Amino acid sequence: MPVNEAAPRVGVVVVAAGSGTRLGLGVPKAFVEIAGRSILDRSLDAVRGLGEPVALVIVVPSEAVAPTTEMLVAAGTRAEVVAGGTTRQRSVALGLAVLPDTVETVLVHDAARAFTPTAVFERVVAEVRASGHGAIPVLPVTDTVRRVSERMCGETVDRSTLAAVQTPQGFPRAQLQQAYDEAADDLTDDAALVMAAGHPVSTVDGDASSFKITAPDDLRRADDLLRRNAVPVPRTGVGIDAHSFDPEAPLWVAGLHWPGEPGLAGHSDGDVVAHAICDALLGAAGLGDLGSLFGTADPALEGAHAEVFLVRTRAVLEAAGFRIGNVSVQLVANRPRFSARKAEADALLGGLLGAPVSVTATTTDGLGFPGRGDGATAIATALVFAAA
Ligand SMILES: Nc1ccn([C@@H]2O[C@H](COP(=O)(O)OP(=O)(O)OP(=O)(O)O)[C@@H](O)[C@H]2O)c(=O)n1
Ligand SMILES: C[C@](O)(CO)[C@H](O)COP(=O)(O)O
Repeated sequence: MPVNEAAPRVGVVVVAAGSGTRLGLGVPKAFVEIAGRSILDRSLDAVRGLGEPVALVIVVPSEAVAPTTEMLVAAGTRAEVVAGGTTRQRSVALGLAVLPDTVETVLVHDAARAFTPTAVFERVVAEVRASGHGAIPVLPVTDTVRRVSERMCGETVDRSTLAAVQTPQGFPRAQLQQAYDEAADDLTDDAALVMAAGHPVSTVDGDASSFKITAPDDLRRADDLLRRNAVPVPRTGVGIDAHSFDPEAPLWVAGLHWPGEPGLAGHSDGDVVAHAICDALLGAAGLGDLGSLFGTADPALEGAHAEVFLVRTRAVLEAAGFRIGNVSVQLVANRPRFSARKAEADALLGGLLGAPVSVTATTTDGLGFPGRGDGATAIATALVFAAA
């Protein structure tokens, strides 16, 4: 990871020293965990994603300097960790003070904006370099905005001239340092200080996921965002089944009845295609196999067709939190001549599983038991998705 490699020209100061009063959890906000990772650690993902080497400085409450340093070592993230001050502005100043001399462009970022995409950092750096002055990410204001005083409405403010301001805020280093050296008041963001020092600041597009985690509702929003972006974990399985021919039995293969064809022997209807599919699905999910879940001891399964096994298998998977991706299955047999009914079989089995199923068929050039016409076999693969 290219954080803090030799001679970085970009410095990133992540401020994480706030107390989180409005969140009200009794711990500094940056150390509150969301789905097992702290807000601070999550906020660093955007920096970790940058292609260019950066000098990373993280500003935390003084008692958190040592544990944060340990956390970063464990995560393989190189950074300077320093203690913050009593206001955001003081914390930024303390971070700026330890940036290496090679840094020309500085980005200041709130750890509380834990889900800011890397692209926003890149937009800000590009704009600072192109313009030679500061740049901040903003979003348009979508509500009507009105002045209020003692709960009484005043004038409506023209929202087309307003923007909601986010971080990272980027500046040529010399302009930001001058602004902090000359700061007279405690202002709420870095752009305000730089403008007070006489420098222009332009805007780039912000991002809705850059919202600042401030109040308890924002934690719920963070959970929702993570759930929406969760990547399901794919798992594959394989299943095989074989039955001998029984000329007295009706033939059921791939959920279809094949009149006039010799049938397959078995406790159920001997449908090798359906049984191989069930084993592939159950194997993919790690939930056992057909024999152990739907054994011959169950009288309801005597003579049962594909529908019974597939619907039950799907229910077992769904109850365990799995979703079926797709199934591919091949029948290996001299008979029946399958291709004319492939589309019918795919549609029937796919409907039962609620997922695409593709059935193909082949012979073995006279080799082995399928080639001799003693029986039929089928082999299936399945893809299932576990909840992330
Ligand atoms: N003395 C401070 C105050 C704030 N911050 C940081 O500045 C960012 C924006 O501040 P805010 O969201 O207001 O955080 P808190 O000050 O922690 O929140 P609160 O006002 O609810 O206590 C946060 O990443 C916060 O950690 C900081 O580094 N040092
Ligand atoms: C810097 C900032 O995140 C830009 O919106 C914001 O000003 C921080 O304000 P806070 O008062 O520290 O929450």
